[in-house]
Amino acid sequence: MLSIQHLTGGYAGETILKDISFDVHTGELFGILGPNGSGKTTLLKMLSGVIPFSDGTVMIKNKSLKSYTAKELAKTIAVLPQHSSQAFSYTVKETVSLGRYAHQQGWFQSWSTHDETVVQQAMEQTGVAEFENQDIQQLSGGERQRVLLAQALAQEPEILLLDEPTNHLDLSYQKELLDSLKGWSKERDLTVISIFHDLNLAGLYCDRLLLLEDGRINLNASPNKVLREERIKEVYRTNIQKQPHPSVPAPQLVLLPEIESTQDKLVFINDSMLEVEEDYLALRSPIPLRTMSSGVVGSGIGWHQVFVNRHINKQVQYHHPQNDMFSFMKENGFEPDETVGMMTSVLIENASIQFIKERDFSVLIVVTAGIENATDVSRGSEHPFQLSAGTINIWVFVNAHLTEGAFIQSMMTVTEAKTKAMYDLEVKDKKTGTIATGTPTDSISIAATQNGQKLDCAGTTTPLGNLVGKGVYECTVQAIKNNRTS
Ligand SMILES: Nc1ncnc2c1ncn2[C@@H]1O[C@H](COP(=O)(O)OP(=O)(O)OP(=O)(O)O)[C@@H](O)[C@H]1O
Repeated sequence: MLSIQHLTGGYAGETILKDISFDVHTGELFGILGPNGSGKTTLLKMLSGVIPFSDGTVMIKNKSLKSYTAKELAKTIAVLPQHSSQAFSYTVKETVSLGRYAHQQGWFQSWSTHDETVVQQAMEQTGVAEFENQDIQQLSGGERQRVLLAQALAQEPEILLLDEPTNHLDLSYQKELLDSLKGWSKERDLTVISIFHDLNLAGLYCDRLLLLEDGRINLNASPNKVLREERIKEVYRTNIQKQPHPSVPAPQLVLLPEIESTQDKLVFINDSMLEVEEDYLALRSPIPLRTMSSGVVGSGIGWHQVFVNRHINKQVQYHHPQNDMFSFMKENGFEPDETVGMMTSVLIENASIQFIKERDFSVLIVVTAGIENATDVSRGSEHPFQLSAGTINIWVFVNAHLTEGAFIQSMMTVTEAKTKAMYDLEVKDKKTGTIATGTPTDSISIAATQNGQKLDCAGTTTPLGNLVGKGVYECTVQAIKNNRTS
């Protein structure tokens, strides 16, 4: 659809764009990225014929941009500029109707039913039909942006050029606009070329990204290749981190603020912070902790500040443990969004607790162990699938900075230590008569302050693995004994 070769040019003798070459295919959603002043708007203006270029070629549908008449170009390309101020007072509908200019025929231009339909459709697609008779000057920035998008759509273009289209839009309109652009590009073969400052939105929606740096192409490739942590750090000269999007395979880049709180650095999680009540054991951390857990509530990877192990009556059947846990937490003032919540039929007084210090870091371990449903993992299929009380819950708090790998290894070390405790105490699977390795509803939470010593592994022979392995083993043995004798 577009072929740009060796494009070079700028303003009044100053060359801004240098030797830019790329192609954009029909129906593609093509994003242009780059730091402030890298030449994004200049490129868009050259593609739409607003400013001339000194060298190179721009071919649109195999025809040179320079040989298009203004009207021909307006039927092919519509532009939504970055800053658009309108000096005249027009209604919304009048403004959108201006988009039909290039389609009008003859000296005495006539307004056809097709023109009317296209204008109505464009207003509906952009959600501005409801204020079609209002003066555009009286609209908010976001509403005006949508009116101008409607005007661009009313042109019925084959190519849509957008300069930061989501600039004035709130979250829901950002999503709606980008969903629509994606839809139009796929269903109607509309070719969309858009400048983005929000790299995450660009990564989520674009088929391809062109990264500009000082007027040159740094890279023209798929979002996954362009949005690499090192490349973006270098081009934007800032500290960011790349992480996966939670539900789609798109990269997400997050800013890493430089502000460090010295107060946060003084936080050490220890056993004096535990609240031991008859119906729950809780720990409220003064700062959010990085957490990996398999609790009834707050499972997965996140940041949590409250940890609750709730005692439940084993006679009661909990058909919806999660809903029940939410109600319990609300009643007791634990905010579900901030909490890792577990359940146990074990009496809270039978919990086993250890605080262990190494030279540069420390861990707090808390275990409750109900073993009525003890199961041999290799013979799980001989058991019916049901969730019932009788669970080993293990909390490990680490006063150190763990990598994601260290969190996963901590999970493995905890599981092995728990299994070793079952083995040494000869806890049997009642159904199979073999030694059990755990229960079907065991939960683990690893939570770290992310301050101080950086620990990137937690395998069994590492310093962290040593503390976690021994501590979890001893606490599990003790918790099982406490529970057996009570
Ligand atoms: N009308 C103009 N006359 C002279 N120089 C200009 C003009 N417009 C832009 N420039 C210069 O061209 C360079 C590129 O500007 P451009 O607006 O294309 O960057 P951009 O990547 O779109 O930046 P931003 O992210 O800030 O919108 C800048 O150094 C800018 O100062």
